[in-house]
Amino acid sequence: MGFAPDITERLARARADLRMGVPVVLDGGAVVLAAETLDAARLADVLALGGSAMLAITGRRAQTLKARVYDGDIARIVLPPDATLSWVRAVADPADDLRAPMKGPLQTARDGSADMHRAAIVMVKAARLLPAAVVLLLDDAAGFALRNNLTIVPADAALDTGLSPLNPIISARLPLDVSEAGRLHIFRPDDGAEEHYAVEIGKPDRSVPVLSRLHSACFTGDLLGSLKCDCGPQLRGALTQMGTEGAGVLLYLNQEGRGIGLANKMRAYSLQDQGFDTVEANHRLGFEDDERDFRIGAEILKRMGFGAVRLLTNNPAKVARMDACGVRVIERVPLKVGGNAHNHAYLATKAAKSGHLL
Ligand SMILES: Nc1nc2c(ncn2[C@@H]2O[C@H](COP(=O)(O)OP(=O)(O)OP(=O)(O)O)[C@@H](O)[C@H]2O)c(=O)[nH]1
Ligand SMILES: [Zn+2]
Repeated sequence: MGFAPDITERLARARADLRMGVPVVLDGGAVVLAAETLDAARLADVLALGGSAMLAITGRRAQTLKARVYDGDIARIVLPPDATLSWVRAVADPADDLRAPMKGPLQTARDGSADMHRAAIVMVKAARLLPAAVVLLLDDAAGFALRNNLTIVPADAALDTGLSPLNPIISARLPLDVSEAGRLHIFRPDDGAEEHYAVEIGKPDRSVPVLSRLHSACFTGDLLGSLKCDCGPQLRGALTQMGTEGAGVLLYLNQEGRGIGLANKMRAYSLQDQGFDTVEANHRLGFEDDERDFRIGAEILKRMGFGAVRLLTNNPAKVARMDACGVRVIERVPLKVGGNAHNHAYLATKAAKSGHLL
């Protein structure tokens, strides 16, 4: 035992650093700066170091930019020696793609390993930033980190996709309008990431499948009454059904925007205003359609003693993911509420491209 932070804690620090624009060092041998929070002074510092700095982007973003992809899920775009901050931003952020389509020619690196660049993308995604990072390989990464007082993490730890333990913190009675027998449970992951919540209605019998909903946070729909999606009515509809049946469990998972964070979701909305649908918008930003980690929901259900559920959802992929994570879905209970003129196209896209059932 020592006072020094362990690897999980250093990774949490690294995410916070990246969000502030502070570089992070990978001890496999690279310095990483998030493209979104990069400033001109640090870009100049990186370029002054010489070497072959790259802008790591995802394969999805590279496809939009018509850049070649040699590393599968990611591409290493060579940073020109005279690269400006606005060039980095334009490659990373699709906001102005239509107004200024030509960023290139973009040169993609082909030789050498992409491990550091892949780890950088995983870290900036986990920090809920745009999935793009400036990466410069270093010979003496440990010395560089020490001299500059930077957080250093092993690249393979950044790439580790193991699920962090979720610890129950507190639960308390919470009378709700749908049921006076409500209870709110708070779960906190070990890795410093977002907390998640479980709303338990009544006293569900753990020996029979429980009526359950895995609700992904939607600030705009759940709180503001946005008409662009169906989340608010789904949240209230699920709770109402649990209240009527007298028992149920609703997980409120803080995976805003299907796991890309609220700022990126608003970037996606801005692209939708330019004519792209919800899936295309995610891809143009460099994300997959759905970046949520459903193991979190399954883990919380199991921790609460629920091994089998009747799942309120229109998304068959959610059913499959729960089954794969060891929570048996005995029945899919449709939750078709909240359709309106504004979200008609959104729901139709999810049905056509993401397999949702209308
Ligand atoms: N990235 C992105 N996220 C969105 C968009 N609209 C809503 N969301 C998020 O999508 C999540 C809800 O996912 P949905 O795809 O609507 O539904 P689902 O959870 O897969 O399926 P259901 O169980 O039937 O609701 C919430 O986290 C919302 O914040 C969008 O246009 N782009
Ligand atoms: Zn929503």
